[in-house]
Amino acid sequence: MPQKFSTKSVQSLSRRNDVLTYSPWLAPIVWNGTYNIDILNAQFHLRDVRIGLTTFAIKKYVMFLKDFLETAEKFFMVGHKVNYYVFTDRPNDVPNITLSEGRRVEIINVTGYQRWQDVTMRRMEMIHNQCAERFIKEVDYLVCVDVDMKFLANVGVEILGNVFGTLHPGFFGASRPQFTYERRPESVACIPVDEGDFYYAGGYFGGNVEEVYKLTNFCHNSMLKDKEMGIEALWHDESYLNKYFLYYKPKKILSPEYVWNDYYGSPAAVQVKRFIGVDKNYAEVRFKRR
Ligand SMILES: CC(=O)N[C@H]1[C@@H](OP(=O)(O)OP(=O)(O)OC[C@H]2O[C@@H](n3ccc(=O)[nH]c3=O)[C@H](O)[C@@H]2O)O[C@H](CO)[C@H](O)[C@@H]1O
Ligand SMILES: [Mn+2]
Repeated sequence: MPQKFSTKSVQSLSRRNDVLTYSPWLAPIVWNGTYNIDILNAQFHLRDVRIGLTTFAIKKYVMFLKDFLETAEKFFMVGHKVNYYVFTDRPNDVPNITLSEGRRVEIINVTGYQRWQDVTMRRMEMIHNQCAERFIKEVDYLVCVDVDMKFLANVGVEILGNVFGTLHPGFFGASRPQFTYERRPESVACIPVDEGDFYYAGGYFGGNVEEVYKLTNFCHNSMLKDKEMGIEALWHDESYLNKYFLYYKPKKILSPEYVWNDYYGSPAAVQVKRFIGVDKNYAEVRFKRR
């Protein structure tokens, strides 16, 4: 039997009236103050889950790993079992970080594509391949994120679910015509102006392994179809992800607390910045050689 534990009663939970907390298809939108982490932790501990955090550090992006991993140790799924999957072409540059018990870094050697657009898009293919190869045997859930980021506050099991996407920090208050979906009808990623629910960030999605397998398969194949036709979606993998979520709606949606960038300031709705973009010099990290 599980250990008895006491928590605040559900009636004492504060409500959020300033933001949308459910999508029209009844997927919860995870904002600070809408959940009780003690209840959730107890439930996930009962199932003894292991969570995979995938990230890519190709070429110069290895420079982001140290902060990324060190802050993840402080804030990501604290108290749970975690596998960090670092996809890289520079395994020798992966820093050695002291990890808490039950957590490990797994390096996955991959080749780095020359164009940064291919690096970001091909993540879908590589994650897809590893789902069948090892993720299905090693973890219950996957969280797939950018590496040029660091954790500033707790990110826990409240994010986990069948399949989830994250509201892009630049568009959570925007309306449909403002979303930067791919609009050209020739592209598989095209979303017509009268469709679309939210604008999701390319740098933060996940779910159970089976669902991530399906999602990454769709995004990768759509990219290949477009490539054959000589077209590349406006925002690369992010455009294909948005198309996927139009038809296969996420079961849980994370607020932009989970993928913030200070470029967008500090709106009142974002009470906690949990995972935030690190300033980077685009020309420096994307184009220059070592
Ligand atoms: C926070 C967020 O939603 N970011 C998305 C946004 O761009 P970003 O401008 O944040 O893209 P980015 O430069 O961070 O590239 C995405 C990721 O690809 C990896 N990488 C990229 C280049 C490279 O040389 N080496 C390398 O490892 C790395 O993990 C990086 O974090 O739009 C991109 C598509 O245009 C992706 O959808 C990103 O996920
Ligand atoms: Mn990024």
